[in-house]
Amino acid sequence: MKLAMAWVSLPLAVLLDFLTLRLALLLCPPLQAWDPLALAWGVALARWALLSLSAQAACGRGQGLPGGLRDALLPLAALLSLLLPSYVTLQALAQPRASPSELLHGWGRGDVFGLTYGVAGLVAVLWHQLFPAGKGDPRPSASLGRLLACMRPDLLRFVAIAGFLVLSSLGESGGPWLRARGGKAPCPVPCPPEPASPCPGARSDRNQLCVYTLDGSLWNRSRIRPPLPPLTLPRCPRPGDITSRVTADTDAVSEALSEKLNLLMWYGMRGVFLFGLMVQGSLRLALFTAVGLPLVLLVPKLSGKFHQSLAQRVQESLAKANEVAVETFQAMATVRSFANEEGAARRYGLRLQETYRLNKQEAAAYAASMWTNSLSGLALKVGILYYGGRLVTAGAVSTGDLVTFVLYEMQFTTAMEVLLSVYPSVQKAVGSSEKIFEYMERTPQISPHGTLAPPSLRGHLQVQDVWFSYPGRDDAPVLKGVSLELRPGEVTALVGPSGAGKTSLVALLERFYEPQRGRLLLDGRDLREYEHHYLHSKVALVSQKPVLFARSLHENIAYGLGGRSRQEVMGAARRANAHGFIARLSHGYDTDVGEMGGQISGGQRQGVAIARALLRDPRVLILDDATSALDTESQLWVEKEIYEGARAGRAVLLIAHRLSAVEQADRILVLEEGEIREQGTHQELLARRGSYWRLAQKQLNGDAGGGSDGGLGAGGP
Ligand SMILES: Nc1ncnc2c1ncn2[C@@H]1O[C@H](COP(=O)(O)OP(=O)(O)OP(=O)(O)O)[C@@H](O)[C@H]1O
Repeated sequence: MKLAMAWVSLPLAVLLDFLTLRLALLLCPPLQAWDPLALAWGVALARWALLSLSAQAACGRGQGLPGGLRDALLPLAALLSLLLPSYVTLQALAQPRASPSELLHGWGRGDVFGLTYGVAGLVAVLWHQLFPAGKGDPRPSASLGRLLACMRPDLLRFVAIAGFLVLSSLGESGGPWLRARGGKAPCPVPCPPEPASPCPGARSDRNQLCVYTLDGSLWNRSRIRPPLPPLTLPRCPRPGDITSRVTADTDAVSEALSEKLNLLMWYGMRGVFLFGLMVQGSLRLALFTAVGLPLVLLVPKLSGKFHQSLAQRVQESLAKANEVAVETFQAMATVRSFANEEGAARRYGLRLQETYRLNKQEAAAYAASMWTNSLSGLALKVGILYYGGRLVTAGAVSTGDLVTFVLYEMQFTTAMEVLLSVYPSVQKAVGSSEKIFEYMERTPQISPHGTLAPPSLRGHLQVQDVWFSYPGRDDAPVLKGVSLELRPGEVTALVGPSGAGKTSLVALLERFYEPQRGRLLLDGRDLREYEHHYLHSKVALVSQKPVLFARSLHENIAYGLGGRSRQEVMGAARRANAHGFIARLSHGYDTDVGEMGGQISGGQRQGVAIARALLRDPRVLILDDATSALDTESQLWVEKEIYEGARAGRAVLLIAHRLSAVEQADRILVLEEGEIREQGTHQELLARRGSYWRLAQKQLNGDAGGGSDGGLGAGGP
């Protein structure tokens, strides 16, 4: 109903507007004594008031009106009312002899009225297309302005460049002006554009400064390098996607803008000056050019839209192809062991074919976009020549003024052409930047804003009635009301079959995820309150599959701790029983471990990872099946270290499949299907003959849930 009212009130307002105009025309003869210009402006203000009120009323009622239309109504009201008197005033100024009443003559005619509305509507559509409203735009600020904002640190330099541009444009634009007055022009013919290269040889001295400044340092891709992904692991973009954004997309944006931005700035500035001179030469012709210009700009905007969306799809498809390549190279050994090289290549080939298909479409769209750009520019040129010729014939413009105007207009059109040819590239950059900004604007689900960093920490960890399910799997809780406690000075063991939820619990303790219910407390304070770096220096994790980085062993052990001395690193390695193998390497601690630590064995990787955790001297140490690949000697050594650390006041959570590794723990918790089923010491649990006992039985029979040796110590059943 409201919507219908709005749609009715709009035509009503148009009708009223027409009647106002007719009334003004009727009143013209009785008001002969009035200055026609004053009359025109008076009528215009009355129309403005009427249309604005109607627009307000329509917006107020019609919540259902399209957002773009609602935003456009008020500016349209101003445009419709002020367009004609402005034009008439300009004409009166340009031709003082013409009678304003003559100029006003056609006002109330139905066709002129309709034309005015048509042109105003077209301008509104153009405006909406060229400068879409920011508010309510669901896209993450995909605009050139947003990209330019990245250059804020270089604002001063930017201002200096703008100053040089002004001077340079002034100098260049003075040519025809000098020629028209018999002076010597610096350039005998209007200089052709240089869209291909920003600095092709000697003729480009004028903008070399800009090129240097923009290419060299002002546009620095590091400004838009996406940050590392927030710790919302499952919803993170996939690695291939991130890689594509960090490399391909930022490169595309950087290259397009560093190459094209200086052209945009140079020709933009030049266009402004030339247009000013054109207005000075012939207002009518300049207005004609101004009317034709939005049409010329709209065509590339519309054709560029399609091209932009295709460019985005190409980037996405490239990211998918990247993902396959990265995944395959990372798991090369697995691919080889299953002799699936052809399969992997085929998969990559399919993805690349998709990219190629989109690339071809993009190339066609680019060509179409360039073609339409050129055609629209040409149409404007022909129109101006035709209209200029008619004005000369009618004697409205002198031949000298026309010559000057045409010279300016040719340069102006050239500048516009260059701008239009550069526009698709900038659009492509904006398309790529959309993806980057979308990624950068992701808000981490795990708040990193804790500030608590007490000077001393006991390391008392409590898990209270925690419920957790992975994002997107709300109906399958992995932890169901888990409660446990890690006390300083104690080793708490957590055992259970595969998939019971042990690693998921560790992920919560490390704050990779937030539980849906329940609390995680460290020394009585919520984990969320702790400062990120502090928390991870006090709570150290050695995970099931420790990841090493492609750098030296020293750097891997001291990872995240800044400069640590060789002595400290060696001390930690000794405690993890890793020093022996490291010392035997020809480069010792300086040995590079290769990508993902691939150049050392699995057991050695675990040793290094344990050393890395021990170097932090954490108050809480979490070992998630972290010794499974160690040899027996190393295992015993590390176990000794773990228990010694606990006796010294550390809280230890020991997760293991091999029950022999947890026999000595102060407390053993059995986790099954996300619930703590039993807890007690090894002896107590065996005596209870429950879940733990069954696990032990399975291991004895060699049917361990992921365990390897299944050994039970002296206390076994
Ligand atoms: N990132 C994830 N997204 C969704 N579900 C997951 C994810 N990681 C684990 N799961 C699921 O959560 C459940 C518990 O997995 P979890 O890794 O915690 O088990 P676990 O007890 O550590 O097993 P294991 O002893 O084999 O390491 C499993 O059913 C698993 O499929």
